[in-house]
Amino acid sequence: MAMSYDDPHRVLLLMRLVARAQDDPLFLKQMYCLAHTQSSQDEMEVPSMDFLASPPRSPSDYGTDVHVDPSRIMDIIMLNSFEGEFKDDNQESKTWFCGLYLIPSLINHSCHRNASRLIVGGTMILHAATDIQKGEEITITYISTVAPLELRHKSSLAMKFGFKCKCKRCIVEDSLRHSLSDVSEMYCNLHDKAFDEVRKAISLVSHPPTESSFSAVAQFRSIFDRVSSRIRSEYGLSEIERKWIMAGYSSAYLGKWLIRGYIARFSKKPAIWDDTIVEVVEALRTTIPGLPHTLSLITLIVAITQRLENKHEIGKDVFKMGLAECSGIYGNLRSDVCIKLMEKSTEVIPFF
Ligand SMILES: C[S@@+](CC[C@H](N)C(=O)[O-])C[C@H]1O[C@@H](n2cnc3c(N)ncnc32)[C@H](O)[C@@H]1O
Repeated sequence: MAMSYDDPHRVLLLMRLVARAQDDPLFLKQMYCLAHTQSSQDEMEVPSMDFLASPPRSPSDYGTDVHVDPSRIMDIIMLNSFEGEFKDDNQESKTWFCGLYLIPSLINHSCHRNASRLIVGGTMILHAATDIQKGEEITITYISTVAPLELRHKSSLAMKFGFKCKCKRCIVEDSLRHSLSDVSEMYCNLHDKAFDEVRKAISLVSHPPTESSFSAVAQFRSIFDRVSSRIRSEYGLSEIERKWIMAGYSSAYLGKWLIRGYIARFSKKPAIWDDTIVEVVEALRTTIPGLPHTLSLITLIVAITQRLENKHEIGKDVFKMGLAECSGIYGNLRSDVCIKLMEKSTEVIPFF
């Protein structure tokens, strides 16, 4: 299992947690409620919810039978910690963080999540990314789920968490494994190469390359066309299931879309348009609601449609999607705030 126990951020977190646990037996007991062995959800013991009890109990109620075990705490970190990057206040440098958040650690992963999370200082804010029915399980994503099943399982979930995801989306994609096996293999093989080409193009700001220099991106794009035509002819798939699959392969489509836009921008050609982009955005919104990446795309579409006379109506509809997406990401419903956030969101795609 490729799990890095010697990652310096995790080691630092381990030292902090051990120190806190030595001083605070209640915290230790709470932390020991979290998963620490790699097993599938079905094999897991349901954890005690004692630590959610109100009013809070005193540490003596928890007994003295628990001992600080650094190796168990490291296993807890491996399965439950959240990691990421945040920008400093001056927005110039990025800092990597790794933290343990007790209650969010009890939330399972789904490749079709319904909640998103935002970390502000030492606090994690969890909010609904879409409408959630009473009694419905709240889920988040542990990994990027803008990828087909094979890539999600091979590269991230199994490697980092050691379980095979059994969410609704994975079950549907698993049932199509045979009919999509050639394209998913091609996707896994081309993924890094195509991303490198896009990254390289973005760094060549003063001298943008031509479309012909993106051979991997072009092959990657053909995967999306093949998948789209196969899922159209696959009877028995519901609308939402088609969107799940399309969202998984969406990077194969987006690479070329972005490169075309990039070249058009530098050569001062008229803005490009391709109707499929709206379908791709809808697929992403349905499958992974509250995804900042989708917000950037929406903002780009709005910007492009503003430069195209006959596409204004599309721009307005997509703009409404952007406002909805903002509330799913940031939990803020004020449209003036959302507009500012949408404008900022294109920073992840620097050339627009
Ligand atoms: C952070 S914990 C989540 C809470 C955990 N289910 C519990 O009861 O404590 C992560 C572990 O939950 C299980 N898990 C989470 N999402 C899953 C999913 N979609 N399919 C199967 N197992 C899952 C795996 O065992 C994983 O290592």
